[in-house]
Amino acid sequence: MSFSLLLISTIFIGFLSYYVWIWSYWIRKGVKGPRGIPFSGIMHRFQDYDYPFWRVMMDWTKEYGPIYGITEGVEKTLVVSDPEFVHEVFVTQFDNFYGRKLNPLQGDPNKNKRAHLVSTQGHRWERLRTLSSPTFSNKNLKKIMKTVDDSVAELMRHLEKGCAGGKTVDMLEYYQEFTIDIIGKIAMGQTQSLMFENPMLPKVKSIFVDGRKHAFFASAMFPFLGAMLRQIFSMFPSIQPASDIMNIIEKAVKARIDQRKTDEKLGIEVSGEPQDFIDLFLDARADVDFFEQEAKDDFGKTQITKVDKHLTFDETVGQLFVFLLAGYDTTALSLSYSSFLLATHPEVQRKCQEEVDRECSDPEVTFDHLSKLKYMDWVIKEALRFYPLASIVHNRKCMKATTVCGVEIEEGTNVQVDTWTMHKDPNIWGDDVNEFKPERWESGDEQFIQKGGYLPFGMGPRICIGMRLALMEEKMLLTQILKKYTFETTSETVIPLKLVGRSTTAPSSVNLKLRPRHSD
Ligand code: HEM
Repeated sequence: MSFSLLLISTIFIGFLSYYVWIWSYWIRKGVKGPRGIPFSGIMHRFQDYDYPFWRVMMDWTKEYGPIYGITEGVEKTLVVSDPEFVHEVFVTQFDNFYGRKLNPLQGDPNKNKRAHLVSTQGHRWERLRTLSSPTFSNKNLKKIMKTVDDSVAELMRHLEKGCAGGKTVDMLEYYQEFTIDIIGKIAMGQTQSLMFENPMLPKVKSIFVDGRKHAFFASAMFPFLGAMLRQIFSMFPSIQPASDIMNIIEKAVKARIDQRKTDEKLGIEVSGEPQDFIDLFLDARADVDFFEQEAKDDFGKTQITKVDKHLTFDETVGQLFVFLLAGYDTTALSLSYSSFLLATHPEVQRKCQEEVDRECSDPEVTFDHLSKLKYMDWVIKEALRFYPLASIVHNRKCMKATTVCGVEIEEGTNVQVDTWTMHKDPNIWGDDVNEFKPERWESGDEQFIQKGGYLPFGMGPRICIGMRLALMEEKMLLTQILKKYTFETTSETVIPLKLVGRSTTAPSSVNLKLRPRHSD
Protein backbone atom coordinates (compact mmCIF):
# COMPACT_ATOMS: atom_id res chain seq x y z
CA MET A 1 0.00 0.00 0.00
CA SER A 2 1.49 3.36 -0.96
CA PHE A 3 2.13 5.95 1.71
CA SER A 4 -0.51 8.35 0.33
CA LEU A 5 -3.17 5.63 0.34
CA LEU A 6 -2.28 4.81 3.94
CA LEU A 7 -2.49 8.48 4.85
CA ILE A 8 -5.88 8.92 3.19
CA SER A 9 -7.25 5.78 4.89
CA THR A 10 -5.99 6.97 8.27
CA ILE A 11 -7.58 10.41 7.84
CA PHE A 12 -10.82 8.81 6.68
CA ILE A 13 -10.96 6.41 9.63
CA GLY A 14 -10.07 9.25 12.03
CA PHE A 15 -12.83 11.39 10.53
CA LEU A 16 -15.41 8.59 10.82
CA SER A 17 -14.34 7.73 14.37
CA TYR A 18 -14.73 11.38 15.40
CA TYR A 19 -18.33 11.47 14.19
CA VAL A 20 -19.21 8.07 15.68
CA TRP A 21 -17.71 9.29 19.00
CA ILE A 22 -19.91 12.41 18.97
CA TRP A 23 -23.01 10.49 17.88
CA SER A 24 -22.56 7.93 20.69
CA TYR A 25 -22.23 10.63 23.41
CA TRP A 26 -25.54 9.91 25.15
CA ILE A 27 -25.16 6.14 24.74
CA ARG A 28 -21.86 6.39 26.62
CA LYS A 29 -23.54 8.55 29.27
CA GLY A 30 -26.41 6.07 29.65
CA VAL A 31 -29.01 8.75 28.79
CA LYS A 32 -31.97 7.50 26.77
CA GLY A 33 -33.24 9.20 23.63
CA PRO A 34 -33.63 8.79 19.87
CA ARG A 35 -30.24 8.01 18.36
CA GLY A 36 -30.51 9.02 14.70
CA ILE A 37 -27.42 8.39 12.61
CA PRO A 38 -23.75 9.44 12.80
CA PHE A 39 -22.97 12.86 11.22
CA SER A 40 -26.57 14.12 11.34
CA GLY A 41 -27.67 12.73 14.71
CA ILE A 42 -31.40 13.43 14.63
CA MET A 43 -31.17 16.67 12.64
CA HIS A 44 -32.70 15.20 9.48
CA ARG A 45 -35.87 14.62 11.54
CA PHE A 46 -36.16 18.38 12.18
CA GLN A 47 -36.29 19.44 8.52
CA ASP A 48 -39.95 18.86 7.67
CA TYR A 49 -41.74 22.20 7.20
CA ASP A 50 -45.17 20.51 7.54
CA TYR A 51 -44.26 18.50 10.65
CA PRO A 52 -42.22 21.05 12.64
CA PHE A 53 -39.40 20.08 14.99
CA TRP A 54 -41.52 20.65 18.13
CA ARG A 55 -44.04 18.01 17.03
CA VAL A 56 -41.17 15.56 16.64
CA MET A 57 -39.91 16.51 20.12
CA MET A 58 -43.38 16.05 21.63
CA ASP A 59 -43.52 12.55 20.12
CA TRP A 60 -40.13 11.74 21.61
CA THR A 61 -41.05 13.19 25.00
CA LYS A 62 -43.98 10.77 25.11
CA GLU A 63 -41.60 7.92 24.38
CA TYR A 64 -38.55 8.90 26.47
CA GLY A 65 -39.93 11.11 29.26
CA PRO A 66 -39.18 14.66 30.46
CA ILE A 67 -35.38 14.51 30.02
CA TYR A 68 -33.58 12.78 27.15
CA GLY A 69 -30.50 13.24 24.98
CA ILE A 70 -30.13 13.88 21.25
CA THR A 71 -27.22 14.78 18.99
CA GLU A 72 -27.63 17.43 16.29
CA GLY A 73 -24.64 17.29 13.96
CA VAL A 74 -21.68 17.90 16.28
CA GLU A 75 -23.89 19.32 19.05
CA LYS A 76 -25.16 17.38 22.05
CA THR A 77 -28.49 18.46 23.48
CA LEU A 78 -30.68 17.53 26.42
CA VAL A 79 -34.38 17.95 25.63
CA VAL A 80 -36.38 18.82 28.76
CA SER A 81 -40.00 19.38 29.68
CA ASP A 82 -39.61 19.38 33.45
CA PRO A 83 -40.50 22.92 34.72
CA GLU A 84 -38.19 22.71 37.74
CA PHE A 85 -35.26 21.79 35.47
CA VAL A 86 -36.12 24.62 33.06
CA HIS A 87 -36.34 27.18 35.86
CA GLU A 88 -33.01 26.03 37.27
CA VAL A 89 -31.28 26.40 33.86
CA PHE A 90 -32.90 29.69 32.75
CA VAL A 91 -33.02 31.48 36.09
CA THR A 92 -31.27 29.97 39.11
CA GLN A 93 -28.15 28.71 37.30
CA PHE A 94 -28.02 31.44 34.64
CA ASP A 95 -24.31 31.95 35.42
CA ASN A 96 -23.67 28.43 34.12
CA PHE A 97 -26.06 28.72 31.15
CA TYR A 98 -25.65 32.19 29.72
CA GLY A 99 -25.14 31.17 26.07
CA ARG A 100 -27.60 30.03 23.40
CA LYS A 101 -27.44 27.09 21.03
CA LEU A 102 -25.97 28.58 17.84
CA ASN A 103 -25.36 27.30 14.35
CA PRO A 104 -21.87 28.03 12.93
CA LEU A 105 -23.61 29.90 10.10
CA GLN A 106 -24.51 32.56 12.70
CA GLY A 107 -20.79 33.32 13.16
CA ASP A 108 -18.55 33.23 16.21
CA PRO A 109 -20.39 35.22 18.93
CA ASN A 110 -17.07 36.36 20.38
CA LYS A 111 -15.51 37.55 17.10
CA ASN A 112 -18.34 38.53 14.76
CA LYS A 113 -18.33 42.35 14.81
CA ARG A 114 -22.05 42.39 13.97
CA ALA A 115 -22.98 39.89 16.66
CA HIS A 116 -26.21 40.94 18.32
CA LEU A 117 -28.27 40.34 21.44
CA VAL A 118 -29.57 36.96 20.33
CA SER A 119 -26.16 35.48 19.50
CA THR A 120 -23.73 37.09 21.96
CA GLN A 121 -22.92 35.70 25.37
CA GLY A 122 -21.07 36.65 28.56
CA HIS A 123 -19.83 40.21 28.94
CA ARG A 124 -20.54 41.12 25.34
CA TRP A 125 -24.18 40.15 25.70
CA GLU A 126 -24.42 41.93 29.04
CA ARG A 127 -23.03 45.11 27.53
CA LEU A 128 -25.43 44.99 24.54
CA ARG A 129 -28.38 44.19 26.79
CA THR A 130 -27.58 47.11 29.10
CA LEU A 131 -27.25 49.49 26.17
CA SER A 132 -30.45 48.22 24.48
CA SER A 133 -32.77 47.90 27.47
CA PRO A 134 -33.65 51.62 27.72
CA THR A 135 -35.01 51.38 24.15
CA PHE A 136 -38.02 49.57 25.60
CA SER A 137 -38.54 51.79 28.66
CA ASN A 138 -42.02 53.23 29.21
CA LYS A 139 -40.70 56.65 28.18
CA ASN A 140 -39.46 55.37 24.82
CA LEU A 141 -42.44 53.11 24.21
CA LYS A 142 -44.70 56.11 24.67
CA LYS A 143 -42.70 57.92 21.95
CA ILE A 144 -43.05 54.94 19.60
CA MET A 145 -46.81 54.85 20.23
CA LYS A 146 -47.47 57.56 17.65
CA THR A 147 -45.70 55.50 14.98
CA VAL A 148 -47.64 52.38 15.98
CA ASP A 149 -50.87 54.36 15.97
CA ASP A 150 -50.24 55.54 12.39
CA SER A 151 -49.68 51.94 11.28
CA VAL A 152 -52.88 50.87 13.10
CA ALA A 153 -54.85 53.53 11.19
CA GLU A 154 -53.27 52.51 7.89
CA LEU A 155 -54.02 48.82 8.49
CA MET A 156 -57.62 49.61 9.41
CA ARG A 157 -58.00 51.36 6.03
CA HIS A 158 -56.66 48.30 4.22
CA LEU A 159 -58.82 45.94 6.27
CA GLU A 160 -61.92 47.96 5.52
CA LYS A 161 -61.28 47.55 1.80
CA GLY A 162 -60.20 43.91 2.12
CA CYS A 163 -63.21 42.68 4.05
CA ALA A 164 -65.81 44.78 2.23
CA GLY A 165 -68.89 42.83 1.14
CA GLY A 166 -68.24 40.14 3.76
CA LYS A 167 -65.11 38.83 2.02
CA THR A 168 -62.89 36.43 3.94
CA VAL A 169 -59.37 37.75 4.57
CA ASP A 170 -56.18 36.02 5.64
CA MET A 171 -55.41 37.91 8.85
CA LEU A 172 -51.84 36.57 8.92
CA GLU A 173 -51.05 38.55 5.76
CA TYR A 174 -52.51 41.75 7.21
CA TYR A 175 -50.63 41.33 10.47
CA GLN A 176 -47.35 40.74 8.64
CA GLU A 177 -47.87 44.01 6.73
CA PHE A 178 -48.61 45.73 10.04
CA THR A 179 -45.57 44.52 11.99
CA ILE A 180 -43.06 45.01 9.15
CA ASP A 181 -44.44 48.52 8.71
CA ILE A 182 -43.79 49.37 12.35
CA ILE A 183 -40.35 47.80 12.58
CA GLY A 184 -39.42 49.39 9.21
CA LYS A 185 -40.30 52.79 10.64
CA ILE A 186 -38.63 52.36 14.01
CA ALA A 187 -35.56 50.37 13.04
CA MET A 188 -34.80 50.95 9.36
CA GLY A 189 -35.28 54.60 8.64
CA GLN A 190 -38.52 54.04 6.68
CA THR A 191 -40.30 57.40 6.68
CA GLN A 192 -43.86 56.41 5.78
CA SER A 193 -46.19 53.40 5.72
CA LEU A 194 -45.60 51.07 2.81
CA MET A 195 -48.32 48.51 3.46
CA PHE A 196 -48.85 46.01 0.64
CA GLU A 197 -45.94 47.49 -1.30
CA ASN A 198 -43.13 47.09 1.21
CA PRO A 199 -40.05 45.79 -0.69
CA MET A 200 -38.61 44.51 2.58
CA LEU A 201 -41.42 42.04 3.28
CA PRO A 202 -40.59 39.37 0.65
CA LYS A 203 -36.93 39.48 1.70
CA VAL A 204 -37.72 39.03 5.41
CA LYS A 205 -40.42 36.42 4.69
CA SER A 206 -37.98 34.32 2.70
CA ILE A 207 -35.76 34.05 5.78
CA PHE A 208 -38.62 32.57 7.79
CA VAL A 209 -40.27 30.49 5.11
CA ASP A 210 -37.38 28.63 3.55
CA GLY A 211 -34.57 29.98 5.67
CA ARG A 212 -31.22 28.60 4.70
CA LYS A 213 -32.28 25.07 5.45
CA HIS A 214 -29.51 23.24 3.61
CA ALA A 215 -26.80 25.68 4.66
CA PHE A 216 -27.82 25.35 8.34
CA PHE A 217 -28.00 21.58 8.07
CA ALA A 218 -24.55 21.25 6.46
CA SER A 219 -22.95 23.75 8.87
CA ALA A 220 -24.29 21.91 11.93
CA MET A 221 -22.53 18.75 10.71
CA PHE A 222 -19.37 20.42 9.40
CA PRO A 223 -18.84 23.66 11.34
CA PHE A 224 -15.97 24.84 9.08
CA LEU A 225 -18.55 25.07 6.26
CA GLY A 226 -20.51 27.65 8.29
CA ALA A 227 -17.64 30.14 8.20
CA MET A 228 -17.07 29.54 4.46
CA LEU A 229 -20.75 29.96 3.61
CA ARG A 230 -20.97 33.17 5.65
CA GLN A 231 -18.11 34.55 3.59
CA ILE A 232 -19.76 33.57 0.30
CA PHE A 233 -23.13 34.99 1.38
CA SER A 234 -21.59 38.33 2.35
CA MET A 235 -19.90 38.53 -1.10
CA PHE A 236 -23.17 37.83 -2.96
CA PRO A 237 -25.96 39.51 -0.95
CA SER A 238 -28.50 38.85 -3.70
CA ILE A 239 -28.45 35.09 -2.97
CA GLN A 240 -28.80 35.68 0.71
CA PRO A 241 -31.66 37.89 1.94
CA ALA A 242 -30.09 38.39 5.39
CA SER A 243 -26.98 40.07 3.91
CA ASP A 244 -29.18 42.12 1.61
CA ILE A 245 -31.25 43.36 4.58
CA MET A 246 -28.10 44.06 6.59
CA ASN A 247 -26.86 46.28 3.71
CA ILE A 248 -30.13 48.24 3.68
CA ILE A 249 -29.88 48.82 7.45
CA GLU A 250 -26.25 49.83 7.07
CA LYS A 251 -27.24 52.48 4.52
CA ALA A 252 -29.99 53.79 6.84
CA VAL A 253 -27.57 54.12 9.78
CA LYS A 254 -24.92 55.81 7.61
CA ALA A 255 -27.53 58.22 6.25
CA ARG A 256 -28.56 59.14 9.81
CA ILE A 257 -24.94 59.73 10.88
CA ASP A 258 -24.36 61.91 7.78
CA GLN A 259 -27.56 63.83 8.43
CA ARG A 260 -26.44 64.51 12.01
CA LYS A 261 -23.03 65.74 10.79
CA THR A 262 -24.64 68.01 8.18
CA ASP A 263 -27.05 69.44 10.77
CA GLU A 264 -24.14 70.09 13.09
CA LYS A 265 -22.10 71.84 10.37
CA LEU A 266 -25.05 74.01 9.39
CA GLY A 267 -25.68 74.81 13.02
CA ILE A 268 -29.18 73.34 12.81
CA GLU A 269 -30.59 72.89 16.27
CA VAL A 270 -31.73 69.28 16.72
CA SER A 271 -34.48 68.69 19.26
CA GLY A 272 -32.46 65.99 21.05
CA GLU A 273 -35.54 63.78 20.98
CA PRO A 274 -34.81 60.40 19.35
CA GLN A 275 -36.89 59.74 16.21
CA ASP A 276 -36.56 55.97 16.32
CA PHE A 277 -34.34 53.02 17.33
CA ILE A 278 -31.51 54.27 15.09
CA ASP A 279 -31.29 57.47 17.13
CA LEU A 280 -31.66 55.57 20.39
CA PHE A 281 -28.79 53.24 19.50
CA LEU A 282 -26.53 56.00 18.21
CA ASP A 283 -27.07 57.86 21.48
CA ALA A 284 -27.03 54.81 23.76
CA ARG A 285 -24.38 54.98 26.40
CA ALA A 286 -23.75 53.09 29.59
CA ASP A 287 -21.85 53.91 32.71
CA VAL A 288 -18.21 52.95 32.12
CA ASP A 289 -17.72 52.01 35.77
CA PHE A 290 -20.34 49.35 35.37
CA PHE A 291 -18.33 47.54 32.70
CA GLU A 292 -15.02 47.92 34.46
CA GLN A 293 -16.62 46.41 37.53
CA GLU A 294 -18.19 43.57 35.58
CA ALA A 295 -14.98 42.83 33.70
CA LYS A 296 -13.38 41.86 37.00
CA ASP A 297 -16.05 39.27 37.71
CA ASP A 298 -15.78 35.64 36.73
CA PHE A 299 -18.82 35.88 34.48
CA GLY A 300 -18.43 34.89 30.86
CA LYS A 301 -15.41 33.97 28.84
CA THR A 302 -15.49 36.85 26.41
CA GLN A 303 -12.32 38.88 26.82
CA ILE A 304 -12.97 42.56 27.11
CA THR A 305 -9.99 44.31 25.61
CA LYS A 306 -11.56 47.73 25.42
CA VAL A 307 -14.40 48.94 27.54
CA ASP A 308 -16.63 50.99 25.27
CA LYS A 309 -19.67 52.78 26.58
CA HIS A 310 -21.17 53.28 23.10
CA LEU A 311 -22.45 50.81 20.55
CA THR A 312 -20.09 50.59 17.59
CA PHE A 313 -21.42 51.18 14.06
CA ASP A 314 -21.44 47.43 13.38
CA GLU A 315 -23.14 46.63 16.67
CA THR A 316 -25.83 49.20 15.87
CA VAL A 317 -26.44 47.53 12.48
CA GLY A 318 -26.45 44.06 14.11
CA GLN A 319 -28.93 45.16 16.78
CA LEU A 320 -31.33 46.75 14.30
CA PHE A 321 -31.14 43.64 12.14
CA VAL A 322 -32.07 41.34 15.01
CA PHE A 323 -34.88 43.63 16.13
CA LEU A 324 -36.30 43.44 12.63
CA LEU A 325 -36.12 39.65 12.52
CA ALA A 326 -37.20 39.03 16.10
CA GLY A 327 -39.92 41.66 16.11
CA TYR A 328 -41.71 41.26 12.79
CA ASP A 329 -42.71 37.62 12.51
CA THR A 330 -43.32 36.82 16.18
CA THR A 331 -45.71 39.70 16.75
CA ALA A 332 -47.67 39.00 13.53
CA LEU A 333 -48.02 35.36 14.55
CA SER A 334 -49.13 36.19 18.08
CA LEU A 335 -51.83 38.49 16.66
CA SER A 336 -52.92 35.76 14.23
CA TYR A 337 -53.30 33.12 16.94
CA SER A 338 -55.22 35.49 19.22
CA SER A 339 -57.59 36.43 16.38
CA PHE A 340 -58.19 32.80 15.45
CA LEU A 341 -58.96 31.88 19.06
CA LEU A 342 -61.29 34.86 19.43
CA ALA A 343 -63.16 33.84 16.28
CA THR A 344 -63.53 30.26 17.51
CA HIS A 345 -64.55 31.35 21.05
CA PRO A 346 -67.35 33.93 20.58
CA GLU A 347 -68.00 34.23 24.33
CA VAL A 348 -64.36 35.20 24.97
CA GLN A 349 -64.49 37.66 22.07
CA ARG A 350 -67.66 39.24 23.48
CA LYS A 351 -65.97 39.80 26.86
CA CYS A 352 -62.96 41.30 25.13
CA GLN A 353 -65.18 43.68 23.15
CA GLU A 354 -67.06 44.70 26.30
CA GLU A 355 -63.75 45.56 27.94
CA VAL A 356 -62.59 47.56 24.91
CA ASP A 357 -65.90 49.46 24.78
CA ARG A 358 -65.67 50.20 28.50
CA GLU A 359 -61.98 51.15 28.80
CA CYS A 360 -61.24 52.66 25.39
CA SER A 361 -64.31 54.66 24.47
CA ASP A 362 -62.17 57.62 23.26
CA PRO A 363 -61.06 57.39 19.62
CA GLU A 364 -57.44 57.80 20.75
CA VAL A 365 -55.91 54.89 22.68
CA THR A 366 -53.31 55.96 25.25
CA PHE A 367 -50.68 54.05 27.22
CA ASP A 368 -52.94 54.21 30.29
CA HIS A 369 -55.87 52.74 28.37
CA LEU A 370 -53.71 49.78 27.37
CA SER A 371 -52.80 49.02 30.97
CA LYS A 372 -56.53 48.67 31.76
CA LEU A 373 -57.10 45.98 29.12
CA LYS A 374 -56.67 43.12 31.59
CA TYR A 375 -58.91 40.62 29.80
CA MET A 376 -57.20 41.23 26.46
CA ASP A 377 -53.90 40.66 28.21
CA TRP A 378 -55.11 37.24 29.40
CA VAL A 379 -56.37 36.41 25.89
CA ILE A 380 -52.93 37.09 24.38
CA LYS A 381 -51.19 35.15 27.17
CA GLU A 382 -53.51 32.19 26.78
CA ALA A 383 -53.08 32.25 22.97
CA LEU A 384 -49.31 32.12 23.50
CA ARG A 385 -49.76 29.19 25.86
CA PHE A 386 -51.68 27.36 23.13
CA TYR A 387 -49.15 28.35 20.46
CA PRO A 388 -45.65 29.08 21.88
CA LEU A 389 -44.54 30.19 18.43
CA ALA A 390 -40.87 30.94 19.23
CA SER A 391 -40.08 27.71 21.09
CA ILE A 392 -37.03 27.08 18.89
CA VAL A 393 -35.10 29.69 20.91
CA HIS A 394 -36.08 28.23 24.27
CA ASN A 395 -32.61 26.85 24.78
CA ARG A 396 -29.35 27.51 26.61
CA LYS A 397 -25.76 26.33 26.25
CA CYS A 398 -23.95 25.08 29.34
CA MET A 399 -20.88 27.32 29.75
CA LYS A 400 -19.59 25.74 32.99
CA ALA A 401 -20.03 22.06 33.95
CA THR A 402 -22.71 21.67 36.60
CA THR A 403 -25.49 19.48 37.97
CA VAL A 404 -29.15 20.34 37.43
CA CYS A 405 -31.83 18.42 39.34
CA GLY A 406 -29.36 15.59 39.83
CA VAL A 407 -28.30 15.42 36.14
CA GLU A 408 -24.63 16.12 35.41
CA ILE A 409 -24.19 18.46 32.47
CA GLU A 410 -20.84 18.99 30.74
CA GLU A 411 -19.68 22.31 29.34
CA GLY A 412 -20.86 22.74 25.73
CA THR A 413 -24.06 20.70 26.19
CA ASN A 414 -27.26 22.43 25.05
CA VAL A 415 -30.53 22.34 26.91
CA GLN A 416 -33.56 22.63 24.60
CA VAL A 417 -36.99 23.01 26.16
CA ASP A 418 -39.90 21.02 24.76
CA THR A 419 -42.21 23.95 25.44
CA TRP A 420 -45.25 22.59 23.61
CA THR A 421 -45.36 19.59 25.94
CA MET A 422 -45.02 21.84 29.01
CA HIS A 423 -47.70 24.26 27.84
CA LYS A 424 -50.12 21.34 27.47
CA ASP A 425 -49.16 19.52 30.68
CA PRO A 426 -52.22 18.88 32.94
CA ASN A 427 -49.89 18.63 35.95
CA ILE A 428 -49.06 22.32 35.49
CA TRP A 429 -52.34 23.69 34.10
CA GLY A 430 -54.99 21.33 35.43
CA ASP A 431 -57.47 19.03 33.71
CA ASP A 432 -58.85 21.88 31.57
CA VAL A 433 -55.42 22.27 29.91
CA ASN A 434 -56.87 21.81 26.41
CA GLU A 435 -59.50 24.53 26.90
CA PHE A 436 -58.83 28.06 25.72
CA LYS A 437 -59.56 29.78 29.00
CA PRO A 438 -58.20 33.34 29.48
CA GLU A 439 -59.67 33.36 33.02
CA ARG A 440 -56.92 31.00 34.18
CA TRP A 441 -54.65 34.10 34.23
CA GLU A 442 -56.91 35.95 36.64
CA SER A 443 -54.79 35.20 39.69
CA GLY A 444 -51.62 36.52 38.02
CA ASP A 445 -48.74 35.09 35.99
CA GLU A 446 -46.42 34.33 38.80
CA GLN A 447 -47.79 30.93 39.74
CA PHE A 448 -46.99 29.59 36.24
CA ILE A 449 -43.93 31.65 35.38
CA GLN A 450 -42.11 31.07 38.65
CA LYS A 451 -42.59 27.36 38.35
CA GLY A 452 -40.88 27.42 34.95
CA GLY A 453 -43.86 25.99 33.09
CA TYR A 454 -44.71 28.97 30.84
CA LEU A 455 -42.19 30.65 28.58
CA PRO A 456 -43.50 32.12 25.34
CA PHE A 457 -41.08 35.03 25.79
CA GLY A 458 -38.38 32.92 27.42
CA MET A 459 -37.31 33.31 31.01
CA GLY A 460 -34.61 34.80 33.25
CA PRO A 461 -32.07 37.51 32.35
CA ARG A 462 -32.32 36.71 28.61
CA ILE A 463 -36.11 36.98 28.46
CA CYS A 464 -37.39 38.67 25.27
CA ILE A 465 -36.36 42.31 25.37
CA GLY A 466 -39.12 43.34 22.94
CA MET A 467 -42.01 41.76 24.89
CA ARG A 468 -43.55 45.04 25.99
CA LEU A 469 -43.33 46.55 22.50
CA ALA A 470 -44.99 43.42 21.05
CA LEU A 471 -47.83 43.56 23.59
CA MET A 472 -48.30 47.27 22.99
CA GLU A 473 -48.56 46.78 19.20
CA GLU A 474 -50.96 43.86 19.62
CA LYS A 475 -53.27 45.60 22.08
CA MET A 476 -53.39 48.82 20.07
CA LEU A 477 -54.40 47.00 16.91
CA LEU A 478 -56.81 44.51 18.50
CA THR A 479 -58.53 47.38 20.31
CA GLN A 480 -59.32 49.17 17.05
CA ILE A 481 -60.35 45.97 15.26
CA LEU A 482 -62.62 44.78 18.08
CA LYS A 483 -64.23 48.20 18.42
CA LYS A 484 -65.32 48.00 14.82
CA TYR A 485 -65.58 44.31 13.89
CA THR A 486 -66.31 40.82 15.18
CA PHE A 487 -64.03 38.01 13.98
CA GLU A 488 -65.92 35.06 12.50
CA THR A 489 -64.86 31.77 10.97
CA THR A 490 -66.00 30.84 7.46
CA SER A 491 -65.87 27.75 5.28
CA GLU A 492 -62.37 28.93 4.27
CA THR A 493 -61.03 28.88 7.85
CA VAL A 494 -58.70 25.95 8.44
CA ILE A 495 -59.81 24.38 11.77
CA PRO A 496 -57.76 23.22 13.56
CA LEU A 497 -54.99 25.43 12.27
CA LYS A 498 -52.35 23.74 10.14
CA LEU A 499 -49.09 24.61 11.87
CA VAL A 500 -45.91 24.81 9.82
CA GLY A 501 -42.41 26.24 10.02
CA ARG A 502 -38.78 25.58 10.60
CA SER A 503 -37.86 28.47 12.89
CA THR A 504 -41.00 30.12 14.26
CA THR A 505 -44.29 28.21 14.13
CA ALA A 506 -46.88 29.72 11.79
CA PRO A 507 -50.42 28.80 10.82
CA SER A 508 -50.67 28.06 7.07
CA SER A 509 -53.40 30.76 6.97
CA VAL A 510 -55.88 32.47 9.32
CA ASN A 511 -58.85 33.06 7.02
CA LEU A 512 -61.54 35.00 8.86
CA LYS A 513 -64.52 37.20 8.17
CA LEU A 514 -64.74 40.57 9.92
CA ARG A 515 -68.40 41.37 10.54
CA PRO A 516 -69.01 45.10 11.19
CA ARG A 517 -70.34 45.54 14.74
CA HIS A 518 -72.92 48.17 13.82
CA SER A 519 -74.81 45.29 12.17
CA ASP A 520 -75.06 43.50 15.58
C1 HEM B 1 -45.12 38.12 20.46
C2 HEM B 1 -43.94 38.55 20.08
C3 HEM B 1 -42.63 37.96 20.53
C4 HEM B 1 -42.35 36.71 21.02
C5 HEM B 1 -43.31 35.55 21.26
C6 HEM B 1 -40.92 36.67 21.30
C7 HEM B 1 -40.25 35.59 21.84
C8 HEM B 1 -38.92 35.60 22.23
C9 HEM B 1 -38.25 34.51 22.88
C10 HEM B 1 -38.87 33.18 23.24
C11 HEM B 1 -36.98 34.89 23.11
C12 HEM B 1 -35.88 34.07 23.79
C13 HEM B 1 -35.88 34.38 25.27
C14 HEM B 1 -34.98 33.49 26.09
O1 HEM B 1 -34.03 32.93 25.55
O2 HEM B 1 -35.23 33.34 27.32
C15 HEM B 1 -36.81 36.23 22.59
C16 HEM B 1 -35.64 36.95 22.65
C17 HEM B 1 -35.48 38.16 22.03
N1 HEM B 1 -36.47 38.93 21.43
FE1 HEM B 1 -38.44 38.46 21.28
N2 HEM B 1 -40.38 37.88 20.98
C18 HEM B 1 -41.38 38.71 20.50
C19 HEM B 1 -41.25 40.02 20.09
C20 HEM B 1 -40.06 40.71 20.00
C21 HEM B 1 -39.92 42.07 19.53
C22 HEM B 1 -41.07 42.99 19.09
C23 HEM B 1 -38.57 42.36 19.55
C24 HEM B 1 -37.83 43.62 19.18
C25 HEM B 1 -38.27 44.58 18.44
C26 HEM B 1 -37.88 41.19 20.07
C27 HEM B 1 -36.52 41.09 20.26
C28 HEM B 1 -35.89 40.05 20.92
C29 HEM B 1 -34.45 40.03 21.21
C30 HEM B 1 -33.44 41.11 20.80
C31 HEM B 1 -34.21 38.85 21.92
C32 HEM B 1 -32.87 38.38 22.50
C33 HEM B 1 -32.79 38.80 23.98
C34 HEM B 1 -31.47 38.41 24.67
O3 HEM B 1 -30.92 37.35 24.38
O4 HEM B 1 -31.03 39.18 25.52
N3 HEM B 1 -38.82 40.21 20.33
N4 HEM B 1 -38.02 36.64 22.06
